[in-house]
Amino acid sequence: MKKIVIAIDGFSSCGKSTMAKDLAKEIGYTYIDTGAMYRAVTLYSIQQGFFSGNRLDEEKLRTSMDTIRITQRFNSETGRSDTFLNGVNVENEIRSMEVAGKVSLIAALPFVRHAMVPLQQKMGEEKGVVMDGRDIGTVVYPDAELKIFVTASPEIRAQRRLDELKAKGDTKSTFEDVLLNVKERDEIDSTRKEGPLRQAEDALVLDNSYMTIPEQKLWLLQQFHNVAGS
Ligand SMILES: Nc1ncnc2c1ncn2[C@@H]1O[C@H](COP(=O)(O)OP(=O)(O)O)[C@@H](O)[C@H]1O
Ligand SMILES: Nc1ccn([C@@H]2O[C@H](COP(=O)(O)OP(=O)(O)O)[C@@H](O)[C@H]2O)c(=O)n1
Repeated sequence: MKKIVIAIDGFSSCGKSTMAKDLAKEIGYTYIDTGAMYRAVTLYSIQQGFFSGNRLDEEKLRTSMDTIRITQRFNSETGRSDTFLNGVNVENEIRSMEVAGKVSLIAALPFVRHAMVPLQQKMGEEKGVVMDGRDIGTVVYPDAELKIFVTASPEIRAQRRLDELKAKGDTKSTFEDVLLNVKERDEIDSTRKEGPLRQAEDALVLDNSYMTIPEQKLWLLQQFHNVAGS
């Protein structure tokens, strides 16, 4: 069967990576988490002291871009890909609320996107990839054979993300904190000039507000077979 590129874009915390990972596993494709790359650049900026509060010293980041190496490696114990920043596994740290609170500022910088997009294009050059993010179907792979745009209500998304944070041991974050972050990121991601979050004209829209994880997995698998054949 001919391999294709599957682009999954949409709002924050709606289940993109869950469905992308499930599909990749089912069909033997590689899953690529582009959000993790922007999160890793954000973590690097925090570690290097480029932030003072929410103010970033852009020049310091710009001149350091060449020293940031981001890789994703499959972890057979968890069955997921882990993200490495300059050789160090940062999978847990990049999911923190501190990173979530700053990542959209970093991802809006054109020089950051100009560094990440070619890497993402290279990762998918052999096809056989499921890639999730904000601009995959519009900028990274405008010719992707299957494009999905996922959405759900902000409250449902915030609750899903809060449950995940709690399960990982975060006892501090509240529903209000997470809801505010989800809404703020959607606003920054949708209104930036470079690679804004928007639905590609040829994307299929999925509102999974009232869908279970197995239901959305089945729906996506059906869309894949419709395009790639059985
Ligand atoms: N249909 C669903 N119903 C309930 N929870 C879901 C659903 N899809 C995903 N989740 C959960 O929501 C959280 C956010 O999902 P995730 O895939 O990380 O979203 P995104 O990649 O869009 O940010 C995860 O904890 C995931 O297990
Ligand atoms: N292709 C992408 C992927 C993520 N991002 C940015 O990275 C942030 C984190 O992405 P993510 O996919 O990990 O976010 P969640 O939806 O998982 O919370 C987003 O809020 C965007 O600011 C982006 O700009 N472009």
